[in-house]
Amino acid sequence: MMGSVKSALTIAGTDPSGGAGIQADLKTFQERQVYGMSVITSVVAQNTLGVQDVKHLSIDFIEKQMDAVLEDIFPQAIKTGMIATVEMMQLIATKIAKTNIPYVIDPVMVAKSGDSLMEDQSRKAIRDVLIPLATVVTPNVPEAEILVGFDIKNQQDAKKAAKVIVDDLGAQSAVVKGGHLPGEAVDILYDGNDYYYFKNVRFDTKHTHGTGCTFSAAITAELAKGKSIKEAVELGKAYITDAIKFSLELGQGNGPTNHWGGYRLKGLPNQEGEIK
Ligand SMILES: Nc1ncnc2c1ncn2[C@@H]1O[C@H](COP(=O)(O)OP(=O)(O)OP(=O)(O)O)[C@@H](O)[C@H]1O
Ligand SMILES: Cc1ncc(CO)c(N)n1
Repeated sequence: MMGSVKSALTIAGTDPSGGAGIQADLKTFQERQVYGMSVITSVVAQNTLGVQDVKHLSIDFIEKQMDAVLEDIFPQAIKTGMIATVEMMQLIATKIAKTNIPYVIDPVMVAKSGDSLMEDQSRKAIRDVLIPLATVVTPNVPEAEILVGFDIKNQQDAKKAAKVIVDDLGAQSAVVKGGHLPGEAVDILYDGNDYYYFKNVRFDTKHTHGTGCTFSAAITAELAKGKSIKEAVELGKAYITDAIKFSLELGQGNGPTNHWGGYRLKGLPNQEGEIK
């Protein structure tokens, strides 16, 4: 007997180089022993160096993909990443509002390379249309600044931003990630009652392509398994920390995060790819 297989759905854009977006989400779901499914919003020509071009799928086709998944294999949790247009947000909000499962929003606005992944008018729409539906929102500092409308220079500001996202914008909880603040990598979770600090050393690496996607996908997988918000963020933070520690020097820019289950336990592969 298989027991109860848990599944999770990601609704996001693609990364053909495999480090961010849908590809990162599916790899992460698999690593966390959750069956992964995906709905593509935009096809993005990108790699470790940056974004070369973007093609949005039609609203009608995004709806067909969502119906195909939701009418057949119903997931235990959903996450959204890159949603470029207001119309896409409205469609996705309508569908998600009909579900009763944890929903994680990674409010993707700009890629690490600085390329925009969202139309300007969508910044307001994500706040008004999607965030009130969220179980967890996982902004980085620049995204949180746009959502709350003030500068975030330190942990005190990040804490305030998390509170605004919950109390004023209507999310159930928010994790403001500290990847862009100086010092240790500290993420601050607020769940409407308490604040929790998830702290780790900062690795001195440029290979951080897809960190945000991977982190929010790990949280989604844990929520699909029935973990609490606090436990899911705690496990997500441990997972992303390892995935940055073992990130790969692939490509000519910012290499991708990487986990590979037992990698940490078994050691690094040799030149033939064997793990000894
Ligand atoms: N150099 C680092 N060392 C350790 N942890 C890091 C480092 N950079 C980021 N993190 C952690 O990785 C997670 C993702 O944070 P980050 O702020 O980088 O996301 P992001 O900017 O949304 O990523 P991206 O847009 O590239 O997908 C957070 O838990 C953050 O604390
Ligand atoms: C499709 C996609 N989503 C998110 C990010 C954030 O890094 C990216 N680079 N590409």
